Amino acid sequence: MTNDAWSLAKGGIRKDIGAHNYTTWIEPLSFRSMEEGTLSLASPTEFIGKWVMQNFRDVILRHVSANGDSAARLVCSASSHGASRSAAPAQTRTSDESTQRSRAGQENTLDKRFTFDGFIVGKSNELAHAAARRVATGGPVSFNPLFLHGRVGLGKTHLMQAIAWEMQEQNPDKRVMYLSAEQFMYRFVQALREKATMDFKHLFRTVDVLLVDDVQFIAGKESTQEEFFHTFNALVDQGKQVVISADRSPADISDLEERITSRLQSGLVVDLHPADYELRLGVLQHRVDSFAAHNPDFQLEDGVLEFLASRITASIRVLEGAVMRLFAYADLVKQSVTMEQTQDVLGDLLRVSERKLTIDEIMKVTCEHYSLRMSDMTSARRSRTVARPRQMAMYLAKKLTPRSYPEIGRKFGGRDHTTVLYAVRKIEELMIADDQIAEDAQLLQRKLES
Ligand SMILES: Nc1ncnc2c1ncn2[C@@H]1O[C@H](COP(=O)(O)OP(=O)(O)OP(=O)(O)O)[C@@H](O)[C@H]1O
Repeated sequence: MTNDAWSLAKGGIRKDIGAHNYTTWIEPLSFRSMEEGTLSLASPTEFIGKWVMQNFRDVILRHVSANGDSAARLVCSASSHGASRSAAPAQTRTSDESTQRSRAGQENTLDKRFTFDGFIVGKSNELAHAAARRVATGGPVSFNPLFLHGRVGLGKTHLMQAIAWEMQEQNPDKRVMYLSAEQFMYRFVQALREKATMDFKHLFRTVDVLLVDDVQFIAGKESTQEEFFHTFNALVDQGKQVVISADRSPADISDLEERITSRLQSGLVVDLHPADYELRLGVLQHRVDSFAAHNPDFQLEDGVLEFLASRITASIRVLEGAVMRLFAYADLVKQSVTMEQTQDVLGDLLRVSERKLTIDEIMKVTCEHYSLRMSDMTSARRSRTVARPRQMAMYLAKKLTPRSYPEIGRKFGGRDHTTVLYAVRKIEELMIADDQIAEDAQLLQRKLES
């Protein structure tokens, strides 16, 4: 393989992981060598190298192999290390960190980061967390299966793997198997091809705990569904714990046979809701603390985390991607990261996440909060009980929408832009001097952004 072949592979990687991830993580890498199935890449820092190994190893190897080079292993470490010296430690580290051999003789791909310790609990996931904890104790099976569902990137895989880690730690004799529904299907198809279905059945029906991630994948795949159903029944009938996850509830997975849907519903079905502001902030804080523990010079300007938690609401995965990008930046520039730099580094993500909040919505929520009528926002009344909330709404409109001072003025009953400017300054001043105003502003902002 040559540098040109690496450039070719990069095109495919970019398509798969998206432009943002590509620019942050792949673009800074350079080709070092390709020897005996090991692709060696140089990264500008250890942090970037490690993150690439953890998150993009498979996609890199797949694209390099698709272009004719058979790449089985990846080494990605900081440029200052010699390729041959760094090869061994990086590979050892990866296999130590993210994979392990289970007692069932299967190679489980459990991510070391996905433990209960690293899982932040909030209102939106507390029930799922409690159920997962209960299952992980390995006591008498009280609900079977445990079915976790929720939209992408909200922690289903994390919780499933946390159960698997905990069970293996607490009960080393139990045979715990975690895999995705897709892997289940590939193994089944492979067993069919190799005429080894008896081995397949034996392997899956003798585990003590089976965790199958993303089960919606097998919808519509008839023979895999059939096999899954038999495996599932055999385990449940023996009183063995089964844990399933999907991006929807069992009833919402179309193309799933009725009898499977009803069995999936027969245990405990728990929903992971989108993360609220506090949970998003908690996850960010946790990530920052872990990063800072290894990078004592790392500093973030006050308010950056709160800003990210309020602006990036899509999923915890997107939030995590954003903060990791900040770390990569901090690691390169070796200085504390300011709010301005954050907006610069994460500009594309922030633009995508921008909610189209309207001034009308801001007026409405402000009126509800202060028990006023919408007409008070545009009226000429100047009494403080009306004027202050109106100023608050103007302040929020300036802060949370891209509207200019004159545009905001027009919406508030045709007022001059200097009136809006005055209102914004006034509220900013009061927020320092008056706790009640500061509290109102925060509460309203949260309400509008949730
Ligand atoms: N409550 C949480 N605390 C800490 N990290 C979390 C939490 N929820 C999610 N994450 C992190 O967000 C990322 C995405 O989570 P995960 O892969 O578990 O999502 P998922 O729901 O399985 O998504 P998908 O449906 O796409 O597979 C992971 O890195 C995970 O560690």
